[in-house]
Amino acid sequence: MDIVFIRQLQIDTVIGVYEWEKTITQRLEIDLELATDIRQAAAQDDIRLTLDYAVIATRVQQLICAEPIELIETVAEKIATMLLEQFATHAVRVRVCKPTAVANAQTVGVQISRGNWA
Ligand SMILES: Nc1nc2c(c(=O)[nH]1)N=C([C@H](O)[C@@H](O)CO)CN2
Repeated sequence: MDIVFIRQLQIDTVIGVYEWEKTITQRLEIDLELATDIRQAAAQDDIRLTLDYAVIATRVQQLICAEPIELIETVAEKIATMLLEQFATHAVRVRVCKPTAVANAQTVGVQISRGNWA
């Protein structure tokens, strides 16, 4: 199985549980992995036969910035659902980090795996 991935996609958005967080933007850093098969795209050197990471990044940005969200868990699930519905992949991993959330921690976050990785 092959993977198209994005590392440390940085998105500034309204995210958080507390009232003070609803009036500011904070940075999320997102890692994505999408299961795929790159062989046809490579053989024909054709972007139309693979998962376009630029398109994926734009779609994720639009999804997460569309409305305020409280939990990074919600962010992860929304992204995973959208990727499985809108792109030619049967399994995804999504990691969402909120690097400014906890003092003295480099970052905090959640990671989920959805779909069939078998
Ligand atoms: N598991 C989670 N814990 C916490 C979250 C979250 O989204 N998932 N969010 C917060 C606050 O918004 C925090 O980031 C403010 O600094 C606390 N814990």
